[in-house]
Amino acid sequence: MEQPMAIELIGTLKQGRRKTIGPLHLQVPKGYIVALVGPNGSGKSTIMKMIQQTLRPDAGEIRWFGQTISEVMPVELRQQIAYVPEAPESEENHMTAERAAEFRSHWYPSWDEELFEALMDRFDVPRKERLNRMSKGERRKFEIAASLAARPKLLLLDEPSSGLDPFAWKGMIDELREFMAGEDMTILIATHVAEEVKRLADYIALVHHGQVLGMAEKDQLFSSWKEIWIRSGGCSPDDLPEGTILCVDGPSVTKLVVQEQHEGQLQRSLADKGLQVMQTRSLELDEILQLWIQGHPPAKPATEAAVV
Ligand SMILES: Nc1ncnc2c1ncn2[C@@H]1O[C@H](COP(=O)(O)OP(=O)(O)OP(=O)(O)O)[C@@H](O)[C@H]1O
Repeated sequence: MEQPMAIELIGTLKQGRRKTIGPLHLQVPKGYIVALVGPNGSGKSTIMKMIQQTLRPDAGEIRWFGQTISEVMPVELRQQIAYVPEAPESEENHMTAERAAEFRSHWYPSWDEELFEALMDRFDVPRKERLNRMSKGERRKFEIAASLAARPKLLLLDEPSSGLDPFAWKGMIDELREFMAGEDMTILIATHVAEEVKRLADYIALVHHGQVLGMAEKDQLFSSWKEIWIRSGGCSPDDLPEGTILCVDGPSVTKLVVQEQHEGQLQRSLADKGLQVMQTRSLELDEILQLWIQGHPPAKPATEAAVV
């Protein structure tokens, strides 16, 4: 059976003055957390805004839960989506947290006041403070609490941890995991925080220069490459086995980076040459993304659930 999608971008394009974002192709499977990662200015926020319809694409298509919309998004659909933008919207600036929550409770039929109160307590957000007088972190915590209390089917989070202290950050991670325990919840999160990706994401989509380069399942992504250190001078870039893409010769060690499925082959080839492996490690997220941007995507799994 085909996997249902919460969001589909099909050749979606926004033409800016300086940059074009798109044509974008992305599928966000229902019931999962997809992390949008990529360098500054690559288009992550623009993707979020187009999904939220605060920004209209100039070309292409967006499908929300399989639905295409020709004009304005119907209220019933909008009420299923909550959005925490990178910078808070100004309309509620002069409201207290309490008043803004009341305003939102009328908008979202599934608003959960009990959850909102519990989150405000947990995050220690002042209820009677006007939103524009709150600290950056307090405002962020209010936005996260209110977005979760709306109990949306789709939650769009644009760099949600920006400004959060480590306790609030941990609280947010716990709450988002709790949120996902519900049925059919989907989160699209734009983030630069590797730990957030590790703890939350099911899939990771890489955005670069206004394109989605691809999407990979998290565990598969994190185990896609291995770095192997051997003593210098022991290998030449010309005789490296398949899947070995780098050979950095330092004064005393040579680092090889190899696709996980070819690691055994590389190890055997090194052993045949009498070369001893000094150290092996998995690559960090930033290193994996850098390789991907350089044209070395993670290897695809034998069976793909939802990869672009
Ligand atoms: N309304 C718009 N129409 C067209 N282009 C826009 C619009 N808003 C922003 N852009 C451009 O799109 C590019 C991508 O910006 P965007 O904010 O989406 O990047 P980002 O990946 O979220 O970056 P960051 O990681 O720094 O938050 C920028 O060069 C920006 O100038």
